Amino acid sequence: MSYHSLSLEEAIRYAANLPGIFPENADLQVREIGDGNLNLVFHIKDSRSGASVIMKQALPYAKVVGESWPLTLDRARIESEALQLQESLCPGLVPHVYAFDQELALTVMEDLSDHIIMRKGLIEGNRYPLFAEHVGKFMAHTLFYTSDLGMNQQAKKQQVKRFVNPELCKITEDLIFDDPYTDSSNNNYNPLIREEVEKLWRDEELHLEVALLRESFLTHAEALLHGDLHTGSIFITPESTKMIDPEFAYYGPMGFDIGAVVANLLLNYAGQEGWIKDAGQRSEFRQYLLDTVRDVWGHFSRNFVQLWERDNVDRMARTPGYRDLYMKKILRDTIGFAGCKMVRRIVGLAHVADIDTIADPQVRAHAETIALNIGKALIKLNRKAESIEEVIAIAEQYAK
Ligand SMILES: Nc1ncnc2c1ncn2[C@@H]1O[C@H](COP(=O)(O)OP(=O)(O)O)[C@@H](O)[C@H]1O
Ligand SMILES: CSC[C@H]1O[C@H](OP(=O)(O)O)[C@H](O)[C@@H]1O
Repeated sequence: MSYHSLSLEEAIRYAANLPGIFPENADLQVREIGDGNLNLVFHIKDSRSGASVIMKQALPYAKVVGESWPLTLDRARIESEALQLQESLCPGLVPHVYAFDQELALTVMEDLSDHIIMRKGLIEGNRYPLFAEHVGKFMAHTLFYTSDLGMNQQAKKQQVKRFVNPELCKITEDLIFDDPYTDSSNNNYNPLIREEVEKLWRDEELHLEVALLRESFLTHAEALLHGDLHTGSIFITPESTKMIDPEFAYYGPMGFDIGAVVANLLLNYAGQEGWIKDAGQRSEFRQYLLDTVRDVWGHFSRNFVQLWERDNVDRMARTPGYRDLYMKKILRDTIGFAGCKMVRRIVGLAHVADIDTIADPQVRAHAETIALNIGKALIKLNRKAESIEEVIAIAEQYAK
């Protein structure tokens, strides 16, 4: 079938013909449930057996903007190949891919509707005691085993080729590392924080750090990243965590993924201004979020060091002192990228519900200012950082 976006009826017909998923007498029901910025997502369920699948189809443009923003369909291939590779490295932490149709840019995958999108869960005030362990393991395994430390270096170069993703990287380069720092027409911010935004545009010390982080994003092919690991790309329950939506996957600096997780926990932290009215309860939930930031780094770094000791393929990487310097660099990148990812969600095109759905514009402006201040401070800290505790101290300082 040549490419066109599927209608609901076509999605049902397509699903009915998938081998080994639905019984012959299936009574298939379909809903389009895509709430992201880019793609169609069909949920298809057999009302008789209860069996279900997700079919995700890329559109040839960015859904959030419309047909005026064309976008490659190859991102669907990248997403399905990244999911399959991640599953081989981290079974149980991503949805299983049943099939991929290159012509239709369509991935058929495991239905995770018994999970909740983590961003929604955090806004509802839920806690996820296993999250840090799961995401820390996911990042350590996917980043280590796709890097020059954990795989043959010639094979890695071939893998870099498979995951060249220029159009999606360009979105990141513009929306995260450029637009927020100038008066760009792509920007989108609450008029009540205009003064803060103008300060950001004038802050040359900050711009220098962002330029260095951008350079790292552009040039450091360290490992295969998820590329957009925010809490809207994580399905969760108290027992289970699944990373979805790696269409921004490419070879880049490891700290970009870890920074995305940290940033999105801190965006929720800032957003609590609008969610929990009782000061004591708010500070308790915020403490939980900061503990989670600490634990995410802790689980990631412990897992990564363990893999380094056990499965390193590079003789030179056993040089005394090298591992500690490498870990410090990942920490510093994590902090810098976390800052950039916070700033972009306040000033740039695409925002987050943790803050945007705060109804009162004054309270929202307060939450936005907290997020912006934390983001700026993290960017300025990045190259000097020694410990994740400095991130926690900055978050506490600006939420007072
Ligand atoms: N495997 C899945 N199981 C259940 N729901 C899913 C699954 N994948 C995506 N969804 C739903 O579709 C929404 C959009 O999916 P996502 O992959 O984030 O799309 P986009 O790339 O457009 O952001 C998710 O927020 C979730 O509600
Ligand atoms: C024009 S794309 C904006 C934004 O959307 C992506 O997120 P998602 O697909 O998860 O909704 C990504 O973060 C992009 O930067």
